[in-house]
Amino acid sequence: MSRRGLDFAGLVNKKSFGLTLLLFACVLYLSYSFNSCLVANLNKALRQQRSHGGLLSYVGTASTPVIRVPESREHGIKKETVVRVVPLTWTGVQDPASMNGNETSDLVDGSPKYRFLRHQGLRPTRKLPDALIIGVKKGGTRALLEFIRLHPDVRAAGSEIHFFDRFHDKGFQWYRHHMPPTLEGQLTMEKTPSYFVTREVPQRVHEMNPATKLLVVVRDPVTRAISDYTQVSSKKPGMLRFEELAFLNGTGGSGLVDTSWGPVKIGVYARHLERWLHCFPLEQMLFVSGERLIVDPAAEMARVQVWDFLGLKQVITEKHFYFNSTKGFPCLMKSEGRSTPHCLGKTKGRNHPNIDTAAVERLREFLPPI
Ligand SMILES: Nc1ncnc2c1ncn2[C@@H]1O[C@H](COP(=O)(O)OS(=O)(=O)O)[C@@H](OP(=O)(O)O)[C@H]1O
Repeated sequence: MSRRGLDFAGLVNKKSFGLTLLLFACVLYLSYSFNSCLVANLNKALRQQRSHGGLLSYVGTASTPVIRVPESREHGIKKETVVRVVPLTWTGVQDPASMNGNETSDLVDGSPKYRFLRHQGLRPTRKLPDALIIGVKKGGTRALLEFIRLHPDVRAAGSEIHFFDRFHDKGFQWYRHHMPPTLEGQLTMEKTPSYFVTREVPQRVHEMNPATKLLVVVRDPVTRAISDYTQVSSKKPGMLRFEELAFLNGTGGSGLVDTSWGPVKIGVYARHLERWLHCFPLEQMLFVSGERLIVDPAAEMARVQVWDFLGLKQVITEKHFYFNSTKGFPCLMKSEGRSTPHCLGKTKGRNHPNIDTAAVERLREFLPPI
C-alpha cells in the first residue's frame, strides 16, 4: 500500500476510536441518570405512602415489613387486609441474633433458609408434636401424613420416629430435635403406626402432653391383615401362606383363628383402643377411614381439617389430588418437597396375593368390618 494510503487508514482508525469513546461516555451518562432518577422516584413514592397511607402503607419493622392493602368500604367503614411482606430471595443480610450467640437451643440451625426466615422476624423452632398419627399399621397412615402436610399450617417429621415405643429413654430433647422447624401457629405432627398397639405408649404420650391430638387411620381389619402379610412376605421369600398363618395348626378357613399372630392381633382394634381410652377422652381422637382416603381423599381430608381439635382452615381440596390409573390410587399434584405430580412410594399400594374365600370369610367373622 502507498504512503498516502497508510496515512488515510491511520486517520480513519483514530476517528472511529474517538467516536466509540464518545458513544460509550454517552451510554454511561444516560444509564446513570436513568437509574438515579428511578431510585429517587421510588424513594419519593415510598415516603409518600408511609406518610399518607396511600395505596400500600408500611406498618412493619425494617426487618418484617407489613403492608395494609385497602380492600373495600362497607357501611362507610374502610376495610383493609394486612399482608406480611417476605421477599422471595434471601438477601444475604446477616441476622444479628446469629452473630451474638443469643440463640436458645430451641432455635433451628443457622442454614441460609432459617437465617433468612429469622431475618424476616420469623423464628422457626422445633417443638414437641401437637398431634400424632398413632396407627393403625397398614391403615393408610403414610397417605394421611402426606396429605395433611399439604396444609401450610402443618409441618411433620417425614420418617417414623418411634420415640414412644423404642427410643423413649433418649428423652424429650432428643424427640424434639427430630421434629421439623415450625413457625408460630403451625402444628407439629409425627406418625408412627406401632404406637397404637404398644402397651406403654398411651401413658407416655399423656406424660408428654395430655392435650395431644390423636389420629387413627382405621381400615377393614381383614384387608389390613392381608396388607400386613404382603409387606412381611415381600421381605421374607418362602414364607408360609396367609391361610396357614392366620389359623391354628394351619387349618385354613375351617379352623380357629390364631389370635396371637401379629397381623390378626393388630386388627382387634377395640383391645388397643381401650388402653388409649384410659388416658385420653374419645373426643381427643379422630378416626380417619383408610378406605375413604383411597376413594375420596379430598372429602376425608375435609373431615380432618374441620376437626375442632386441630383447628385448621379448609385448604386441602380436590385440587391437590389426581387419580393415577396405573397405580390405582390417588396421587398428589405437588407437595412440600416436590412441585410435580407424584404418588406415594412403591411400597404403598402393593398387589395382594389371592386368599381362599373360605379363609377370608372365617376371618371376617372374627374381625368384623368397622
Ligand atoms: N394414595 C395412596 N397411595 C398408595 N397407598 C395408599 C394410598 N392411600 C391409602 N393407601 C393405602 O395405604 C396402605 C399402607 O398403609 P400405611 O401407610 O399405614 O403403611 S405402614 O404401616 O406405614 O407401613 C397401602 O396398603 P397396601 O395396598 O397393602 O400397600 C394402601 O392401600
